[in-house]
Amino acid sequence: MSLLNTTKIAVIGGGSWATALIKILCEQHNVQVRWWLRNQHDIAHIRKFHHNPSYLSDVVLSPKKVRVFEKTTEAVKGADYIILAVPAAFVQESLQHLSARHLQGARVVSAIKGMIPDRNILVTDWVSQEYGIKMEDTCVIAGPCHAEEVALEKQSYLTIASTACPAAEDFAGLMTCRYVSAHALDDLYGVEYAAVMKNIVALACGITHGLGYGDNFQAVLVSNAMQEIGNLVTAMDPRQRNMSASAYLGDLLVTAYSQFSRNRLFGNMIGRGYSVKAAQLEMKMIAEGYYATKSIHELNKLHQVNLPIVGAVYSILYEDQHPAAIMEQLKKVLK
Ligand SMILES: NC(=O)C1=CN([C@@H]2O[C@H](COP(=O)(O)OP(=O)(O)OC[C@H]3O[C@@H](n4cnc5c(N)ncnc54)[C@H](O)[C@@H]3O)[C@@H](O)[C@H]2O)C=CC1
Ligand SMILES: O=C(CO)COP(=O)(O)O
Repeated sequence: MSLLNTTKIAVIGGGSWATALIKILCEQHNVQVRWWLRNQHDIAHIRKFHHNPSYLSDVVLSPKKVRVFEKTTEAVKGADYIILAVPAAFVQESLQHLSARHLQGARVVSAIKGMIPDRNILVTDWVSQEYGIKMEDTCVIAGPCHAEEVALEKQSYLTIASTACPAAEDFAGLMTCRYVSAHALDDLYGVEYAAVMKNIVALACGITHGLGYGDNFQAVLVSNAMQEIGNLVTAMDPRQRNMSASAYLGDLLVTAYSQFSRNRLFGNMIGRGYSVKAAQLEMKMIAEGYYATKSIHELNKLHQVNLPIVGAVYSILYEDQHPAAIMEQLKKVLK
C-alpha cells in the first residue's frame, strides 16, 4: 500500500455502526483506519483475532487496514477524516481528551443519529462550537442502513449530507463498495434533524405494536410522522427539500419497520409493559430515540411546532404515563 496516497480515517466508537463502517472502509484501496474503542477487552480481542467480539462479531477487520488504539489522541493523529460513531449521549465523554489542536486539519464526519443531551444541539453544531471546526468541514452519514445488513453485505444506500463540504463527494466515494452506494447531498441540518426524529417515531411504532395495534394503524402513524418530521425540519431550517428522498423517508421507513431497529425494539418492550429501566437493561444496544425525545421536547419549547407523536412518546418515557392511555389520545389526532 502506497502511504503517499493513503487516506487516514479515525473511527471513534466500538459499537455496531462503527464496526459496519469499518467493514465498508476495508473494501477500499489505500485506506488506513485508526480505530478507537473504549473497551480494553475488545481492543485486545480485535488485535489478536481481527473481529469485534461485542458487535457484529462475524465481520472480518483486515489487520492490513485497521489499527486499534487505546487513546483517542493517538487514533486521530494525522487523520484526514474523523468519524464519530458513538451514541450521542456518550460523545462528549468519548472525546474528552481531545482539544481543537488534535482535530486540526481533519474533516469531522458524524455517523451519529442523535443530539447532545442537555444542550439539545446537533452533533455537528457541537463539534463546530467545541472544537472550532468550520461547518463546511463537517458532514453526516445518513440514510436507511442497518449495520446488521451491511455485515450481511445486503445492498444498502447512504447519503453524505453537508452544508457544502468540498470533500463530501470524496467521502461518499469512500463509503461506496460492492454492496453500498453513497451519494452527497447539501442539506446537513434537514438530514440531521430528520434522522433524530425518525428514531422517536420508531419508538412510537414499537410502543403501538407492543400494545397490539396492527399494520393499518402503523401506516397512518408513519404517514402522520412524515408530516411531523417535515414541520420540525422546516422550523429548524426553512428551505425547499424533497422529503421523499431516502435520507428522510427511507430512513424513517427502515427504522419504523425493520426487525433490526433498536428504537422499535425498545418501544415494543415499553408497549408490552416493561419499565424504561427494564427495557434499557434488557437491550445491549442503545436506542437513541430515548434521549432524542427529551432533546426535541425541550428544543420545541422555543419553536412550538405541533409534534403530537413526540409529545406522546415524551409522556410515556419521561412522565410515566400509561402507554395505552396516551396512544388512545394520539389515535384521535391522527388522520
Ligand atoms: N447500528 C446501526 O445500524 C446504525 C447506528 N447509527 C447510529 O450510530 C451511533 C452509534 O450507535 P451503534 O454503533 O449502533 O451503537 P450500539 O448500540 O451498537 O453500541 C453501543 C455503543 O455505545 C458505547 N457505550 C455504551 N455505554 C457507554 C458509556 N457508558 N459510555 C461510553 N460509551 C458507551 C459502546 O461502547 C458502543 O460503542 C448512534 O447514534 C446510532 O443512531 C446510525 C446508522 C445505523
Ligand atoms: O439509523 C438506523 C437505520 O438507518 C438505525 O436505527 P436503530 O438505531 O433504531 O437500529
